[in-house]
Amino acid sequence: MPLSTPPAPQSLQHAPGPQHRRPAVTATGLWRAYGSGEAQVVALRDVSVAFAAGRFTAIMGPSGSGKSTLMHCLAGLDTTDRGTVDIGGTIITGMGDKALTKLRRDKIGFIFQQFNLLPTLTAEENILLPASIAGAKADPAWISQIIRTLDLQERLTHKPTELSGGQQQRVACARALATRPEVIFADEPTGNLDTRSSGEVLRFLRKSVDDFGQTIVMVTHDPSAAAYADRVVFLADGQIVRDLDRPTADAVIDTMRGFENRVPLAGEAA
Ligand SMILES: Nc1ncnc2c1ncn2[C@@H]1O[C@H](COP(=O)(O)OP(=O)(O)OP(=O)(O)O)[C@@H](O)[C@H]1O
Repeated sequence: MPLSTPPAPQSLQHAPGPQHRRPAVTATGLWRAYGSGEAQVVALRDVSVAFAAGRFTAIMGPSGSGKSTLMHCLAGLDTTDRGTVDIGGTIITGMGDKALTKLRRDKIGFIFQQFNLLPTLTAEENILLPASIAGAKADPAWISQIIRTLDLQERLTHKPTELSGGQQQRVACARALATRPEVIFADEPTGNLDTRSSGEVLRFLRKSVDDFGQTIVMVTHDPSAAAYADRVVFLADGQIVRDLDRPTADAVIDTMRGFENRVPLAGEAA
């Protein structure tokens, strides 16, 4: 987790716009349990949530509340026990491995806490890799625009080990955006970055929503990072317990404090 993340500048906060945008991703009645019998852990309990196209949503919640499980189920990286996930009009739950791999390649961009760049490839090759695997020709004007926006022009021939953490994550952002995916899932994208690099990455994610219409769903522990989003969905004990529009870092902190003091409801795991 970064020491702190700079506050979202006023001009970069929150995409304006209607609440009735079409959903890019919809989860309906998701259940996911791990293990069985006494040792069973129910990670998701009947989660239904939609993520509107062209919006930036953060997912927050205490450790173990089900954030990663939800993101993995939404992205087709984990299976669900019950319920459906729809990405851009395609129901992905129940798809075979081959179809899922293709769908992830064509419709989803990923940004991970550990960057996950291929060490033997240059920054530019890493950025172009998803398009080339998909057998598509990346649009050169679009790629140049992303590279300029991320200020990576001077770094394109560098391998990941020759780049700072912040530069590596900017390359990962460019890679995620290169194919203009239906949705980008970002899992703690600033978790390994210092304050300055965190701000650069979050401002870019915000800009990609505002200027390029990108849809982003980001798991984070950091209230300052969540304040860059248009909306924060809070999980506790595998359920969505709050949904905050136009979040400020203070409102996010207050909401999180509420969960820490929350008394479990009857029948809920403590
Ligand atoms: N593969 C697994 N096998 C068994 N239990 C699991 C597995 N993955 C997750 N869990 C359990 O499911 C629950 C939800 O885990 P999950 O990783 O989704 O939470 P999280 O909110 O992302 O936590 P953190 O903030 O600590 O990363 C936890 O109790 C966790 O121990």
